[in-house]
Amino acid sequence: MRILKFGGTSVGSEDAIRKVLKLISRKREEGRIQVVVSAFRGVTNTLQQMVEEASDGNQTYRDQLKAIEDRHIEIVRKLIGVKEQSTVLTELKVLLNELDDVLHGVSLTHELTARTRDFVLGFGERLSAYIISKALKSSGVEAEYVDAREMIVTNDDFGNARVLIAKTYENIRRRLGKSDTVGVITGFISSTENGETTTLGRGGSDYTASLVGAALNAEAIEIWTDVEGIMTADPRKVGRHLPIGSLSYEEAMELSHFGAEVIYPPTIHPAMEMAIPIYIKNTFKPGEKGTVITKEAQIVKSSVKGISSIDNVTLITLKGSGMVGVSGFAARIFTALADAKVNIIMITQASSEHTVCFAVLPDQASRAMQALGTHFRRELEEGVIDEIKEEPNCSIVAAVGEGMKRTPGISGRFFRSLGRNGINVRAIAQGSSERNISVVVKNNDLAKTLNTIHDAFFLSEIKSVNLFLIGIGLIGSKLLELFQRQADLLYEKHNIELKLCGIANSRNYMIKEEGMPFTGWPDRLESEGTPMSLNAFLEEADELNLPNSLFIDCTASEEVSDFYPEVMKANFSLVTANKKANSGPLKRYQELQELALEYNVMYLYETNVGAGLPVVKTLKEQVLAGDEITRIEGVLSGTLSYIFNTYNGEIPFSEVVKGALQKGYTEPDPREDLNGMDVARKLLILAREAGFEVEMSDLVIENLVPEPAREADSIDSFFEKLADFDDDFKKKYDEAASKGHRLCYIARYEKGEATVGLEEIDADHPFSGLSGSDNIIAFHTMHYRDTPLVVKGPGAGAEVTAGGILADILRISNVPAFSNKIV
Ligand SMILES: NC(=O)C1=CN([C@@H]2O[C@H](COP(=O)(O)OP(=O)(O)OC[C@H]3O[C@@H](n4cnc5c(N)ncnc54)[C@H](O)[C@@H]3O)[C@@H](O)[C@H]2O)C=CC1
Ligand SMILES: N[C@@H](CC=O)C(=O)O
Ligand code: NA
Repeated sequence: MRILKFGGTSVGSEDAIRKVLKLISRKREEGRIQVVVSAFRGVTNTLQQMVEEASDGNQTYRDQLKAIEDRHIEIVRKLIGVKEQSTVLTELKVLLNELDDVLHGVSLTHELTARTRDFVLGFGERLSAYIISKALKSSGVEAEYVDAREMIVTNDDFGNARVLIAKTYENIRRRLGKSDTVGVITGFISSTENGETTTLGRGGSDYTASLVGAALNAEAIEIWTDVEGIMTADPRKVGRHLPIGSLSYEEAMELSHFGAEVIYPPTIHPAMEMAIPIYIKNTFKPGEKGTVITKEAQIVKSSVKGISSIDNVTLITLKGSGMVGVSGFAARIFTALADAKVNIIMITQASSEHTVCFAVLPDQASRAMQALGTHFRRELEEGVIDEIKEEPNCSIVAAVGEGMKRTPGISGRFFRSLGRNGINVRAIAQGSSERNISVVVKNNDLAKTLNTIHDAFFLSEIKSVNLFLIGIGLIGSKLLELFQRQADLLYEKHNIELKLCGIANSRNYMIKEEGMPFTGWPDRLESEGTPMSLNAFLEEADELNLPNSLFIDCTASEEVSDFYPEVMKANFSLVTANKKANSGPLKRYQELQELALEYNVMYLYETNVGAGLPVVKTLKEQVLAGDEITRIEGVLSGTLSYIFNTYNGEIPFSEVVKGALQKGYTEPDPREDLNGMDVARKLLILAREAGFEVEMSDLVIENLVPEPAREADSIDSFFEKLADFDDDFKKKYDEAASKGHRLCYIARYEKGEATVGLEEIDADHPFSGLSGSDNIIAFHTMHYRDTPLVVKGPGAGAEVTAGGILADILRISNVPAFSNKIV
């Protein structure tokens, strides 16, 4: 025997009902079944409104009654054979007249008791079960209408009656135990021992199915609805929710306690007692697996099965040193609240016993405050309790899963993800069952918290990385191209969704929560953007409150790099190609490192030195691994490397510099390369990363820009002026060449001495074999004493730089390089 229950959406329209009829008929062929149905979609709500209107003496309920009548008649006409129609319509009319009479009575007396309300609300199921039983018959399935009021007996707590289990089971067994016929049972309704209609609470049809299943010791209870089972999170709040394959009874109860509209909570008990599995299935996609709720929890890899929330609670905190070590305090708090009929949803106490904190529903908060104020008046006066504080507009978010108790590190993952995303946790509780961890956060952090925790535990599923890009010149545009090229692969292979949520250049910016295409820039900014302001850009990005948000700086602007502290303080991780921040005052460099730690954000800048080459990363790893850097030496400029690798005294020197610009090696202003500043910045950054406290003023820098070209007011005029010195550069070149030497712009740091400048090197020098835009960086360290650790390769150009930036982004997004699994 299987029990099938169909909710309102499954019986919402002619089409849906046809699907239900087919499903029932197929299931019947497989074995004995009983069916429980809800009212047609929306009918119970309408009945509720009608009875309220009638009790106000408002006659509009009549129009609604007519609409209900028409809807049911239409379905009868469509689903029931012509021959049987008239009997069915007559019976329908009898029912509707009965309803009309009651409503008329209510409208005359203006009196609406809970008893009458239950009676009126019960008509929805009586109508639907009757019609469906006849439609089944009409389609050839042996079926009968079964009024649950004949079987389910309750106390007289109208509106939310308590079932008298023993008697109910006996009735169900007597009525249906031996039946071969498909009973179409009215969900939701029941009756008192005196035969008065009661209801089992909204969602009560699930409960009806479970009661029938338990009484008949069914092999399964199937709840057919319009979703593919229970989801890992509320689909309205978490876009990337997924169906949960299986849950234990306890997990399902825990999830529904925390507000998940999983299944009507009382449903679980009868099924659990008899160990009957409950299946949640989609009527419209019967082939989908759905969710099964059983005795044994299937442990999933993530250990967490689902995430749920109670969206609006008030947090009440009692604080006071006088509570420490005093027994019975908690008991007094609970008694005071119980007397005031306050329901405590969650409670935590610091182990110092200094504070007790609990969450209640907002409409019970003032009652709770009053009760505690009165009860503890003396303690408050005597200072035993310092204060009783209430904090409205909070939410509780809970992660639930049986496997949590066997898996260490779950709470670490939980809180790390919150910390990373700058979510402030107001209170924490872990159920002693270890089946759930709950936190209280402010309401405006709710969606972010749900998404963050969801991502942290269902990482094998899609994770969005929300990008805010500033600067779309040479490098920024290349990066966008790379996003476009890699997005599908990252999505398919690594479950990473790159989402461009913000974009800006020096003129305009745009922010869009749902993300924007990677192409069409900067034109789109020109036509649709808002005039750029860093403050506004950050403020709007921050308002979106998205998890996994990161800023990317592809400008060369100091104004932007000076803004990093604000970015980090708003909990954005930061990836930058811009060297200005790390090569500014040492204090700023240190401040940024500290802020990143304090705000739990990642700050990555691999492309600051050697573009995409793994220079910064290598150095950081050496230092972390306990190595000591003794000397740094290298060719750190792609531009200068290219120039001196290419220049052979034939093509004018200024033309070679132009070539470097055209190839995308230079800074936006190539003088920054030629004057040694770009190299100096890189050396400074490396020295700082190696642990040395160095300022730019400590460096000796050789400037290759001839004096008259330094102040040129445009790049064009700089090139014109530079051309005047082509001969001077040729002379330098020839002089070196005559000795079999070549020119090379070298950076060196050793024992506090830092120099960058042009040198003549001979053919044996390790730097003499460079070509193109090659950089070479040699780290002489305690571990690499005899031969240095060397990183070498093209160190400038849009492609390699964009690649380096994307690698940093992926590092922040936790994409490991050598696994297609996400850890
Ligand atoms: N070319 C290369 O091989 C490498 C370049 N880099 C760095 O990449 C960065 C970008 O270089 P390019 O793309 O060549 O520069 P670019 O001049 O082509 O583009 C700069 C972009 O930043 C925007 N911008 C400038 N100031 C801004 C402000 N205050 N607010 C908002 N946007 C602003 C501009 O509108 C433009 O979109 C530089 O810091 C450079 O040092 C780093 C490694 C290698
Ligand atoms: N202009 C720079 C680009 C990389 O940082 C260079 O030439 O190396
Ligand atoms: Na690099």
